Amino acid sequence: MALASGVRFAPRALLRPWALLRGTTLGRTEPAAGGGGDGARRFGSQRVLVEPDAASGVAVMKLRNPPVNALSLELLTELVISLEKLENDKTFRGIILTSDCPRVFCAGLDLTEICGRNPAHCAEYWKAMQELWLRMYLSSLVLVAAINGACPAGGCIIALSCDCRVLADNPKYRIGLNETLLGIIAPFWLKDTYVNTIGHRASEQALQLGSLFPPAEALQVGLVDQVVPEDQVQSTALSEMARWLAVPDHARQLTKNMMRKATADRLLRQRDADTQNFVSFVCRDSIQKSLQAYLEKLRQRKG
Ligand SMILES: CC/C=C\CCC/C=C/C(=O)SCCNC(=O)CCNC(=O)[C@H](O)C(C)(C)COP(=O)(O)OP(=O)(O)OC[C@H]1O[C@@H](n2cnc3c(N)ncnc32)[C@H](O)[C@@H]1OP(=O)(O)O
Repeated sequence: MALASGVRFAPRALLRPWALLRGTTLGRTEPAAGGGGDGARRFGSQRVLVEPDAASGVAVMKLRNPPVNALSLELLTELVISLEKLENDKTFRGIILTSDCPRVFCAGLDLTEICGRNPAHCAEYWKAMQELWLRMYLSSLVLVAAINGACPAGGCIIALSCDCRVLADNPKYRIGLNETLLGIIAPFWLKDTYVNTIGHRASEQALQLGSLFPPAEALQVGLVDQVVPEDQVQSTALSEMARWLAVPDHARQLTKNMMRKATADRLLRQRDADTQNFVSFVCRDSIQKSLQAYLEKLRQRKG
């Protein structure tokens, strides 16, 4: 990921994402509806749809892992690859990240990836989660989250790693880190990201209580930058993108790096320890029981 100045700031020692890939259909390119030239061609994978607009230098990236865009290992991997592809293409300066699933932006970690799985799988999964966060948080591109649905926990991680967040004004679309309500704990790098966004006291309260904020409260606490009617989320995200792209890339990128590097470096320094910590925590019998119970509750809630 090169900056306009030639500086590279994305962590180079990250996982090679394709090593994680299983049964995906990456690299597929197809013409968008009504599309013609390069700027109108879609590409992506099974779970990530990319609609690039070469003329504006902006790509819309849609999560499509129905029913709730849970962050499966495959989705995490495909997101990293799509992001890397856009970053390596000098045409693009910004990405709008949104959901292709109705009513849900992203339901967070795919609990089936950490319930009843062996430690090796949990470790592989957590490394992929770290990888996505690092890539997004340090991306040289402008990332705008167009949050068109519920955005709990890991969904909020994705949104927080963007530069700007636009949330649809629907009381069901709550956003926040509700980990404590599942009996689990946000890792330090996620806590740091929360503190960087909404401040220490608000984070302390929200993290302990596992608060999921409805739109007006999310705006008030600073978790999102704009709350707009649902049908205006995309257009508002585009206006926000234009505002961010009006700044010269090199100055904005170096400033972003200055603001975020210390937080990312903290994880990079202790990535293995963080993985071990995650694995030993989620593999405990008591944590497995609470996760199973939570998943069961979600399943029974239906209908
Ligand atoms: C040491 C460090 C430890 C941990 C740090 C971890 C940091 C991050 C943690 C997380 O992200 S944990 C996940 C937290 N996520 C949630 O709590 C959200 C749970 N889901 C919901 O609240 C709702 O599903 C919803 C997102 C609001 C959508 O509601 P809706 O009514 O539209 O769908 P429904 O609830 O009927 O769900 C459909 C279907 O999807 C399954 N589901 C939902 N969420 C998840 C999930 N996170 N993982 C796996 N599966 C999920 C749900 O069970 C239903 O399945 P079914 O069709 O088989 O019944």
